[in-house]
Amino acid sequence: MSVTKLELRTALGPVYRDVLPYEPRDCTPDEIPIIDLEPMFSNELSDRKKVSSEIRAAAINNGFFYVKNHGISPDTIARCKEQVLNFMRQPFEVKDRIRSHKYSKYYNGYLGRRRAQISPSETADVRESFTFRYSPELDPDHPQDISEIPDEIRRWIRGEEFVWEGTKHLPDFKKDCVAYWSSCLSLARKLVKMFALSLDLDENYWDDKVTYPGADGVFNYYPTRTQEEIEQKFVGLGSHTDLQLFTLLWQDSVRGSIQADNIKAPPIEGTLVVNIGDYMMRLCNDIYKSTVHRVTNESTEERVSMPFFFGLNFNCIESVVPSCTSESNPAKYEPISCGDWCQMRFKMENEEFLKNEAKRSMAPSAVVIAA
Ligand SMILES: O=C(O)CCC(=O)C(=O)O
Ligand SMILES: [Fe+2]
Repeated sequence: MSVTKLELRTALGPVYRDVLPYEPRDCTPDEIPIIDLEPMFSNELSDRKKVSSEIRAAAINNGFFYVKNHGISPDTIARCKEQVLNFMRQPFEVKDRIRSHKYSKYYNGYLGRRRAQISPSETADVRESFTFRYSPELDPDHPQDISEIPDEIRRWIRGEEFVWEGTKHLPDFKKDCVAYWSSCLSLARKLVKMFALSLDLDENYWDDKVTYPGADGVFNYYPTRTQEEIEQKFVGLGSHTDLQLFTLLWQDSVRGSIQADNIKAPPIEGTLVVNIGDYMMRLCNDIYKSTVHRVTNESTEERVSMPFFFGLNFNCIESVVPSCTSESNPAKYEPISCGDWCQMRFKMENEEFLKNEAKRSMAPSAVVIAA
């Protein structure tokens, strides 16, 4: 079968992935399984190993799976989603008071409609987003003031206060957003142990590397597309892979779900989607897959999704894990820190967008010729 070649960004320049050309269809349980996390909370190692072996199979196969019994309360999710709508339904000029391009050093804050383009081979993204990144004082497992953080780690802390300052007028906004984010962070710290087990590593292999981790809370809002955007085939969020170890994703029950390659992962009540990121793929010597995915809202309703991107402490320089190499299959990658890995790609994506925007504004139709 012929395939479509897709250009994707990575921290080290473009890579090309083959994507099957057929129209997307819903996944089967073999392709994207539902993994029950109940045994992850058990004291029996054999129970936890059951979860880790299911994770291994899914991570090797498509790099996507659902989790149920994950422990995040439906109430926490519902409140957070409500706050996303409260924020996003405000006038553009209010949202722009925390505009990422203007106020953020580290890609926090608000990105407006068509103000970013994640895929160089597709359109700008119709998606709007709100991002906040790890701050030690919000950590549910060991809250700390930033001044208590060792220097070499402190310079990698990416949280910024302006996102909360600029949303103070929305009652309980910070509280409800942080409650969801905190639940994701605690869950991710448990899941990373399952990932370690799944790779025949000690369950605690990464524990001291997720004390001040990559933990980006992003709220995506996909308005319905305009007629013009539909005709010009605008994407909600273009084809990309996620960056860090893995992503936890809550998605709305609106048509136009996330598509992994050309398989749709439709929303399933009570579950989150988990998918592998590029940094994990690299640490696993490519055994686990960070699968290309994209989203377009094809419904007549607005769509919300709430991904949480989880990685190692940004100062940790990690090599390919020993259990994924052998004499005949040596490490394919040099050690790199999770922070550098993320920073390089964010920077590239952002600079490219702003450069292209500058070019567009200098396009002939916009040039005023002196009379
Ligand atoms: O909206 C979704 O379902 C997925 C979002 C996503 O892939 C991302 O934010 O990286
Ligand atoms: Fe993604």
